Amino acid sequence: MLAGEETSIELVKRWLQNRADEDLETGSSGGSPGARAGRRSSLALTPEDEPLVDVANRSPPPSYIPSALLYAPPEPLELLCVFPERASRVCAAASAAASRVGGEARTVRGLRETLELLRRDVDPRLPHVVVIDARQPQSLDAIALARAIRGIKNTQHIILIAVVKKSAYLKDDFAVLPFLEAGYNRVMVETLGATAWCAEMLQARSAATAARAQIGAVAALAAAADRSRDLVAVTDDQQRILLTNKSWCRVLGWRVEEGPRPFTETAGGEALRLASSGARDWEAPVTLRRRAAPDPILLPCRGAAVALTRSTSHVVFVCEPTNAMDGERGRGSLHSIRRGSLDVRSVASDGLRRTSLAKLQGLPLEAPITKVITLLSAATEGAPPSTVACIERAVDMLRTSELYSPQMKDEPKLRVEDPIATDLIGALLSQGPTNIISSRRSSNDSTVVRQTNRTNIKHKTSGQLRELLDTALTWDFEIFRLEDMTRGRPLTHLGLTLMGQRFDLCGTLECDERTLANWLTTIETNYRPKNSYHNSTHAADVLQAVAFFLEKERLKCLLEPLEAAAALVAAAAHDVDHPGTSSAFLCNSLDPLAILYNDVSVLESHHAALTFKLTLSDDRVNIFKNLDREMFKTIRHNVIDMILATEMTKHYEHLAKFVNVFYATSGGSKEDGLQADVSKTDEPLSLDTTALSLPENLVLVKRMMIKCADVSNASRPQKFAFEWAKRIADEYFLQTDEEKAKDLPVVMPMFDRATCSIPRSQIGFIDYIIMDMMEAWAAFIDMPELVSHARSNHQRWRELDEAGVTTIAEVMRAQRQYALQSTPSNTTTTTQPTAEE
Ligand SMILES: Nc1ncnc2c1ncn2[C@@H]1O[C@@H]2COP(=O)(O)O[C@H]2[C@H]1O
Repeated sequence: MLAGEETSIELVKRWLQNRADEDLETGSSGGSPGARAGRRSSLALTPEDEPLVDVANRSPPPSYIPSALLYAPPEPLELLCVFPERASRVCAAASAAASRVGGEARTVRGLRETLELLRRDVDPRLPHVVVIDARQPQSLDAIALARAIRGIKNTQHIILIAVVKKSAYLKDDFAVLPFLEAGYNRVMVETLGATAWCAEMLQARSAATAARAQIGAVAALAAAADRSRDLVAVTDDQQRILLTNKSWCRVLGWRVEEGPRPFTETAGGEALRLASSGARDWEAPVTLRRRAAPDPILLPCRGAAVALTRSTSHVVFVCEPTNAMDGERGRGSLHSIRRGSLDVRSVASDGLRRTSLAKLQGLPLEAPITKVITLLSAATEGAPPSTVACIERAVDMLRTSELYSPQMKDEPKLRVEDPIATDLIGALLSQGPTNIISSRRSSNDSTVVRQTNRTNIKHKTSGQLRELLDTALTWDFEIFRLEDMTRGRPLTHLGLTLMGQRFDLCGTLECDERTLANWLTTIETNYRPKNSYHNSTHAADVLQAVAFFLEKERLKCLLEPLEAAAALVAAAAHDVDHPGTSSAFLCNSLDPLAILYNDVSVLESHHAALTFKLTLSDDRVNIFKNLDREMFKTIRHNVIDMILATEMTKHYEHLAKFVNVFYATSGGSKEDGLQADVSKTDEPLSLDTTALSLPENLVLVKRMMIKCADVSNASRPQKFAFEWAKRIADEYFLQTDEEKAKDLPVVMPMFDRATCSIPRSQIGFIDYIIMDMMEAWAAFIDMPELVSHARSNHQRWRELDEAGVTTIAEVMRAQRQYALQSTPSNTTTTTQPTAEE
């Protein structure tokens, strides 16, 4: 233990002390009667000398469910009959009985139809009762159908009734058990009797209501547990875990969907001993093992046994996390929002939370890097000189503040052999002014907010445009066709389709569609159409990529709707008002933006700031206006973080953090470093899924998502990748022209339209920026085409390079010929998107 660090045992003791003090001060009746009876006033306790809290089994509290919780709103009976025979009279009798008791009946004929109907998103009118014809196994396998129904989420409350043949039912060997085991609640003998069916429907309706009430109550309690900062676990009487809440999963590195497992695998200590001794209600420490960390943690735990009859059915464990664990969550994470609109740290909970400023001074504040350096330095003791030298070098590197700044490993080689790639990558990765700054200023006034004409915002689309937008979630989406068809307003149209319709942003942000349309138009108007690359088509392209990524299972499981909304907003606005020149150019020309942002993250800061300036400037545009303060704070934090993550000078920092957290290579530790990890194609990356359960790692995922979307052009099918390459080169050339004209330092001297080789610049871009990143991201979201497109584009650029092609015009010409050659003569040629010479 490091000096000044508070042990878990001390924390437990302090927690107990606090609770005891509180009770003394307030005469509080908090805690169970049993626990209060067992709590001691003297707390000079250690685990060694005596149990921390003795058993409180003297007057077991009754386990009861408040009757108000068992409420289910009355609903008219919804009956579903599954009868293969269309004109079944039994089915007609059941349906008639349903209407006689004030309900409605629908009939389907088979398994597929039934299952389709039961999926909530297809039909929100879930039936309360399903009557299934089990008389003709050759037409309908009633047992399989019941199992399939029970396999669908949220169907536990549906009452399933099997109708069987009278002759079969009366046989001696008729077995009810297989029906019950498959999920049926009742088995009924075929009948046409109206009275019998009415009685059955009334009983079924009451059973369905009771089931709905009970399951609703359980779901409400599970939701409450999920929103608690305490770690909650529920076991059965055999100490098998039945339920764990989100905090439990987060802290211990579990997946939410993990099935029953012995509690003792994870937990130990006094709390468990008390639980297994039959205690009803107790407070005692528990030790919990975390997946990602070797050392167990010791936490204060409150427990209770639940027994509706004489025997215990469930045991509840509620463990209180320490303040240090709160710190691990990171401030302002979306997770704090999921707990309601309160900051985690301010949620009222007794015990350790009462940290005052004075106490802060006594807290063991130490950066992890300091601990690492201390550990490494300790390792030098007695080590051979060569090891000492290595460690000292490592410590020297760790002491710098530039841990993630890229240092090209084979820079000299690159510089000699490929000056264009060196130019491009160097310019992308370096921050601030390039050279001695000229005193001239740019005449650009980049902070002008262009107002939009907010009439005519209806999202009316022509047939062709509609058809095109229907393909908005494909990786070969025709973005340039959209640009043409919308006359340079692709962002608004695509935004309404993806953000509005596909991702229901209006629902998540509680704004109306008009506000979203106004917002998109405003943002789009503030992109500069004169830029060949950084215009609203690029914004739409990045939005499309983010939406595509969000559809991947991995992200669907990880991100909440508010996080998805933040990502889409950030994507749409991430380059708003881009001047078409780089941050370095702005710094060199002493542009007002560079002055405003002190040469640091100039463009990205501007994009993020302007996004909020535009959004908040007018209620008709403000898509966030209905969010409460905490939600707004959170989405703002997320949007800003993602926009800032698009800054290329931080490229390797974001990539390295992502790879270090989520991947281990089979042949080495994660700490080997990024280049060593991801560039070795023969050493497969293995995803470390435990890291996914830690919410603080989510931010790395979100940054990586927008980064990959931002440069996804190189991982698109060839015709798109080439058009984007042409556009960015055009923009670079214009910057060089301007730098020369204004006698400014030239940021990328090789990007001169007369001499630059486009294929070489793209080869360098793919080699140094794209490949590693796309490999890591593609494996993460399971999207191999990101890598395959990048590889085949790389291959084609090499062919062009080897053929001596350099300028944009030559590239376009070669590509047209290539398209003609690879198209069979009797079919129509696919033209390049909007490529002009
Ligand atoms: N195909 C490409 N070739 C060269 N550079 C690119 C390409 N695509 C994106 N970039 C650069 O990568 C940068 C990512 O951030 P920006 O959009 O600000 O600016 C982008 C360009 O400077």
